[in-house]
Amino acid sequence: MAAGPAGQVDVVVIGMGPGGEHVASRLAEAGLSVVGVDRRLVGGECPYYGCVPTKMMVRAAGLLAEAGRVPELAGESTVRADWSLVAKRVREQATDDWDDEVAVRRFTDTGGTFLRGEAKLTGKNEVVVTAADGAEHRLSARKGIVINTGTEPAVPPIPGLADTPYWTNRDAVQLTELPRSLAILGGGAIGVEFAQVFARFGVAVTVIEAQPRLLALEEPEAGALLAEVLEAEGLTVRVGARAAGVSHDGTTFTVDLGGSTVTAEKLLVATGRCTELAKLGVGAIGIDEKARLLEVDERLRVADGVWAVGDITGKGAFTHTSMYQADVVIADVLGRDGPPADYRAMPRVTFTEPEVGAVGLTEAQARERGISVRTGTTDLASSSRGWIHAAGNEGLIKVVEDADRRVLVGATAVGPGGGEILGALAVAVHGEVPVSRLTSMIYAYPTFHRAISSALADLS
Ligand SMILES: Cc1cc2nc3c(=O)[nH]c(=O)nc-3n(C[C@H](O)[C@H](O)[C@H](O)COP(=O)(O)OP(=O)(O)OC[C@H]3O[C@@H](n4cnc5c(N)ncnc54)[C@H](O)[C@@H]3O)c2cc1C
Ligand SMILES: NC(=O)c1ccc[n+]([C@@H]2O[C@H](COP(=O)([O-])OP(=O)(O)OC[C@H]3O[C@@H](n4cnc5c(N)ncnc54)[C@H](O)[C@@H]3O)[C@@H](O)[C@H]2O)c1
Repeated sequence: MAAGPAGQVDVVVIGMGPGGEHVASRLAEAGLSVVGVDRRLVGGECPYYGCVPTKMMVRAAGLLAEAGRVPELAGESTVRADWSLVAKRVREQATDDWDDEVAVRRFTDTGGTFLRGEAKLTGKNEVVVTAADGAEHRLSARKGIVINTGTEPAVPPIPGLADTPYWTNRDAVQLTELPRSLAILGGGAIGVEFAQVFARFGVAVTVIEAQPRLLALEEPEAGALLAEVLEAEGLTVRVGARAAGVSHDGTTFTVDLGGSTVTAEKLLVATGRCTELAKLGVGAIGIDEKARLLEVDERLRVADGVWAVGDITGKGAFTHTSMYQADVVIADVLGRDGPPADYRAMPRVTFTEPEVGAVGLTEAQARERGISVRTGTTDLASSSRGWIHAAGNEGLIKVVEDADRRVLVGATAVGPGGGEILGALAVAVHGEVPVSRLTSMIYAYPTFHRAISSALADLS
């Protein structure tokens, strides 16, 4: 291997998620000797168990829903859902049957060296990689180490749960046959995306969310509207419901909500993510092993010669965060000038229908920061385009203004193409475009994004 007998290299990248692979590949292309390490699959959670397979599922489920609207607007339709097509596409196109041969080659073709195994920090700039067969590789990194170890599904300590055959996202993306009924613990992004997909394929789905609303971190209006649409589609949504116990009798799960129960054939746990910093050996570089996340500065530095990117930095558990941070790290390692990391206009999109797009601060977050806030909201269904669109037109746009600076600090777009409408709002927040300029621009008629002007007109 390129690391040589002494295991001396320029850079070791631990974890080849989206950001880690990007850093490792670009640094190798720049001529550095780079070893990328992953204990699972090169590419990380996103292509194999996250974004890509789930968005293929969302696309298929969306087609079913749209076909179901034909009788209301265009004639007759008869649709027979067939999950095997989705499972086949996920297996063959998204994940290569959960095989990363192509991804490994994509990296090694840049000149990097790949090691499959569990990496552990053993000292400043030192890493030990243990392969599945127990073989150990000791590496020493002259320039530094980049940590991109991501997250694992978090399983809450609910009495009984650990002894049941519950699923996480990693099981759910590999399904070849669907259950008759499914309970989902957690109404965050993972929970609601899977919930709508499976329900549209005929599964009786119950979402159990401990917080008072779905997508608890987003604007309350977004979670409330989403719950309304899901319930109208036949799902059961239990918000403010904390599981007191879970049991499985061999065929059925029972979730005890303290006063009522939910039963289902299968249970999907989607209650957030956790990190494994102690296992990674961060104590060896002076970091508290009980920490949940790695504190990073604006260049993603954790310590001298150590950088981190991705979910583990706690700046937004999204592929685009990981890739964005990777570019900052690449510049820093190569000693190039570049802007520091800036998360003011962090976009996020939950791919339900209605799609929930948001950027920057919510109203509550802006108020917590002491910003003098004005908000404006508009109903997308009653916009010209929403009214024309009819079936499936539920949505809203909400903007959050810093009233002193007269710029938007956050915005939410829920509805058909909510994540695409978000593009314009993200530019406004990122570019700190004065609201007076946004209100004087021309919005094409009849688009969904034209409703942004109504939300701005509502600012008060
Ligand atoms: C169901 C689901 C849907 C999602 N949908 C979206 C979406 O639509 N859009 C979006 O932007 N984001 C989405 N995400 C989030 C997205 O997958 C992550 O934010 C993204 O993968 C970036 O993570 P990361 O770069 O931190 O690393 P990860 O992708 O988590 O990869 C980390 C890698 O590190 C490896 N590793 C960990 N510890 C070690 C070790 N000690 N030694 C060696 N290797 C190690 C792991 O094997 C893994 O390959 C979704 C996530 C899930 C679960
Ligand atoms: N479209 C996307 O970009 C996308 C899609 C999926 C996931 N992701 C990323 O993955 C991360 C993890 O997703 P997630 O949905 O697992 O986490 P999350 O933190 O977004 O949501 C988890 C939810 O589970 C609830 N919960 C926790 N314990 C519970 C309990 N015991 N009973 C009932 N509810 C409980 C929480 O209140 C929370 O609302 C997200 O933060 C997101 O960044 C992104």
